[in-house]
Amino acid sequence: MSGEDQVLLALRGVGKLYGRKLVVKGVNLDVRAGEVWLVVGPNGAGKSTLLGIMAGLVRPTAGSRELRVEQEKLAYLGHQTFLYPRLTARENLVFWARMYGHKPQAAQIDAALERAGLAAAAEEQAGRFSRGMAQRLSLARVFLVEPSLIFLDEPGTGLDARSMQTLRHEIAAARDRGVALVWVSHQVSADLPLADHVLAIGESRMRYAGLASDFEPTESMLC
Ligand SMILES: Nc1ncnc2c1ncn2[C@@H]1O[C@H](COP(=O)(O)OP(=O)(O)OP(=O)(O)O)[C@@H](O)[C@H]1O
Repeated sequence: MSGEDQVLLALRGVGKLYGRKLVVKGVNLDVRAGEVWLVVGPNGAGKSTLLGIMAGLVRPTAGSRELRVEQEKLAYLGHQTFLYPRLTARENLVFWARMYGHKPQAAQIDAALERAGLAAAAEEQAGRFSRGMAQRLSLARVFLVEPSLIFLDEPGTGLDARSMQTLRHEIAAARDRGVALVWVSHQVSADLPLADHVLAIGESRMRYAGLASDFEPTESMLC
C-alpha cells in the first residue's frame, strides 16, 4: 500500500471564519493510518476549531476536507463528555458500542472498565462521577468502538498521573493497531514523546506540520 493509499483524512487550504473573525487559515494536512498527530498552539489559536473541522463537526469556510474512511470509523472526544448521566458506567459503554453497530461482549465491557479504573464504579450512574471519572469513561468509550481515526481534544483534562499513564498506553496500543490519532494537547513536553507528527498553529495560521522529531517549538507556538 502506498503512502497516498493510507491517507485517512486530507485537508487542503482549510480555513474558518466566525463572522469576520479569522480563526483558522490555510491548513494542509494528510493524516495516515498509524500516525499520532499532536496539535499544539497558544490559547485561542484555533486548535479545537481545527479538530472539529477534521472530525466533521465544524464546517470550514474555505478549503476542503476529504475523509477516506467511513464516518462510523471516527471517534471524537471534545471538551464535553456527552455521557448519559442516568445510565451507569457499564450502560454508557454498552449503549455507545451499540450506536456504533457493535455487539459488545460482557467481558469486553469489563476489560474496558478495568482499564479505565472504573470496575468498582461499573454500576454507578455516570451523572455522579467526578470530572476525572467521567473523562476516563469517555475515553474508554472512544477506544471501545475500534475506530480507525480518533480525535481527542485535551484528553488529559481532569486525569491524575496514573490515568494519564493509562491513556498514553491506550494511545500507543491504538497506534500500533494502525489507528490514526489527532490529539490537542496543552502538556506539550509530556505528550510529545508519544507523537510522531506535530501540527502547530498560532495567530490562526499553520506554523509547523511535520515530523515530531524535527519539531523545535518556539515560545510563541505554545503560549
Ligand atoms: N462557535 C464559535 N463562534 C464564534 N467564535 C468562536 C466559536 N468557537 C470558537 N470561537 C473563537 O475562535 C477562536 C479559536 O477558538 P478555539 O477554541 O478553536 O481555540 P483553541 O486553540 O482550541 O483554544 P484553547 O487552547 O483555549 O482551548 C477563539 O477566539 C474563540 O473565541
